[in-house]
Order: sequence, then C-alpha cells, then structure tokens
Amino acid sequence: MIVIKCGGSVLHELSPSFFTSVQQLRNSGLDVVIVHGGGPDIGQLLHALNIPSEFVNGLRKTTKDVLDVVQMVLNGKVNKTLVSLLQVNDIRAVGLSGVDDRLLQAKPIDLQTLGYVGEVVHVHVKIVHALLRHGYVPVIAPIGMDEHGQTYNINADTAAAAIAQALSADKLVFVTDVAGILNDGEVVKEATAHMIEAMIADGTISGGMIPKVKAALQALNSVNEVAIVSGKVPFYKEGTWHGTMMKKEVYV
Ligand SMILES: Nc1ncnc2c1ncn2[C@@H]1O[C@H](COP(=O)(O)OP(=O)(O)O)[C@@H](O)[C@H]1O
Ligand SMILES: CC(=O)N[C@@H](CCC(=O)OP(=O)(O)O)C(=O)O
Repeated sequence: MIVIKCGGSVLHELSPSFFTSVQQLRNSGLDVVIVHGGGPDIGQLLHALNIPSEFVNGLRKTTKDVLDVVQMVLNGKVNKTLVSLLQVNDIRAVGLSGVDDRLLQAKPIDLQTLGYVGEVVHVHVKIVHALLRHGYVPVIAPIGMDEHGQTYNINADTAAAAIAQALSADKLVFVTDVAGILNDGEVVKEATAHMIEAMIADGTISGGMIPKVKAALQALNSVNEVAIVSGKVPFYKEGTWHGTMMKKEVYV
C-alpha cells in the first residue's frame, strides 16, 4: 500500500507523467490512496470573498467563515477536479473527505489560537479498504469531524501522515512543486532526521517544506519509507524513484 499526498502547490501543474507514475505503481501490485491539499486555491477564494485569514505556525487560522470556504474548495473544487483527472487518465477513483464514514476523527488543536483547525485522533480505515477492494483509488480531502459532527480543517501533510500510519502503508509520498528537499539547488537524494533538523536550523528548509518534513519524520515511526517528489516530472519509473527518500531504519 502506498499513500500519495498531492500538494496544492502542484495540483494545477500535474504532468501526464504523474498519472503514468501512479499507473505504474498500481501495475506493480500496490494499492494506492491519495490525500490532497489545496492551500493556494483556498487562499484565492478567501481573497475573492474578502474573508481575512492568517497563518499561525504554518497552519491557517480557521474561523467559521474560513471553514466554510476550506470545505467548499477542498471537498468541492479540488477533490472533484483531481478525481476527474484520474478518471480521464484511466484510473478509477472515488473522492471522499474525512467526514465520509467518519474516516478522519478529529479534535481541535487549540480553538483559542487556531479556531477550527483539527488534528487526527483516529482514522476509521474501513471505507478505504472497501474502496480498494473494489479496485478504486480513494481520493481524500483533509477535513476531519468530531463526535458531535463539528468539522475541522486539517493540514494535508499531517492528514496524509496519519492515514499512512493507520493503514500501515509501505510508503508515503509527498508530491509537491519541487524535485525534493533542495540544498544549494541540488536534490538531497537520501535524508536522515539529523540532516533535516540541521537544514531547518540553518534555514535551508523553510516555509511549506517544514510541515512536510515534520509529517515525514512522524510517519517514519510506522511507515518504512517516505519520499518527497515532484508532480511535474515522472517520480516513479520502472522501479526507480526520483526525489528525496527517507528510510525508517536510519532512525531506529
Ligand atoms: N530546502 C527546501 N527544499 C525544497 N523546497 C523548499 C525548501 N525550503 C522551502 N521550500 C519550499 O517548500 C515549498 C513546498 O511546500 P508547499 O508550497 O507547502 O507545497 P505543497 O502545497 O505541495 O504542500 C517549495 O515550493 C519551496 O518553495
Ligand atoms: C490547517 C491548515 O493549514 N489547513 C490547510 C489545508 C490544505 C493544505 O494543507 O494544502 P497544501 O497541501 O496545499 O498546503 C489550509 O487551510 O491551507
């Protein structure tokens, strides 16, 4: 099983080779689950609607109005666009969010400072297995729900890591708009926790790459391999991966 997180940064620039890579993985016998982001699209609609929003520690502070927009964009626009793209590339896909069959049980991180931003407390994997069993690729929007039906905006990197861990995935792949972790313009082919911490400390890793590598390190507690790759070029071809690889055994 492989969990692929598709970043909002690259959703509108996915190359045909992205879909070929997904096909190749499926043909090699792996189940594929996709989790997507959509930060830039959310930002655009908030701006168009004149709804103010700010980021606190890399997370979008989510008021009730912001939550409405986040759900409209992720569940509506982004999820259905990605599902239709997969479909036209001959990949049978079904879109859902963490609300469907309570897939992502969530709780607020800190209502006071972040509003309706959630963290995953449990992943109810049954619906994912049911879809995989019937040959579908589940495409998941990172919206969570608590026991009262309140929904939450969950960072897509952390949602993907939680889903990969709950499914005991063999690999978690972050597809983004750069070819991997870059250091002096070069892709770091193999990264260790130690290297990543040093690169955060000296500013080499910044911005949106920080939550990604943190989610990657978290996932490595139970997932054997994590990759950070580009959605603009083939990331997997004939058994070879292109991007930054992180392996579990390096950390234990
Ligand atoms: N060392 C680094 N290597 C690669 N990208 C980095 C690095 N430091 C910061 N970044 C930034 O992280 C971005 C990817 O994060 P983000 O925009 O949040 O993507 P996504 O929407 O795919 O989650 C890159 O486009 C790049 O601008
Ligand atoms: C809490 C929080 O910040 N949620 C994110 C969810 C989307 C996301 O993570 O999209 P990317 O993968 O494109 O960054 C947001 O509102 O932008």
